[in-house]
Amino acid sequence: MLFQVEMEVRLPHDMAPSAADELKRVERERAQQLMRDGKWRHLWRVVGHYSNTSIFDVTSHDELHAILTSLPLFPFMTMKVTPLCRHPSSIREDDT
Ligand SMILES: O=C(O)C[C@H]1C=CC(=O)O1
Repeated sequence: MLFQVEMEVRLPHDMAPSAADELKRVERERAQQLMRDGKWRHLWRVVGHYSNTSIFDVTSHDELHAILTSLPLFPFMTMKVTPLCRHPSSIREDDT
């Protein structure tokens, strides 16, 4: 099952820079592991925003929920989740 997930990050202004850097480091490690696992298919920065648009490939809503809520930055992100299905006009084989 494919989902588009839009994530916007808002770190507290009073968070120590070292704490923010560590959070971003562990988030990057987790995101890259999920990409290697094939769960986080695409990750794009939204120009001009501390936000991203991502595509997840998971087996259930529960799995996506577990992944998103386990992200180190989850407490500091707002998310919009959109379920996707194949477009009938698409010629891409990997759009399933
Ligand atoms: O920077 C972000 O968009 C938030 C988050 C998503 C992946 C990652 O490494 O950080």
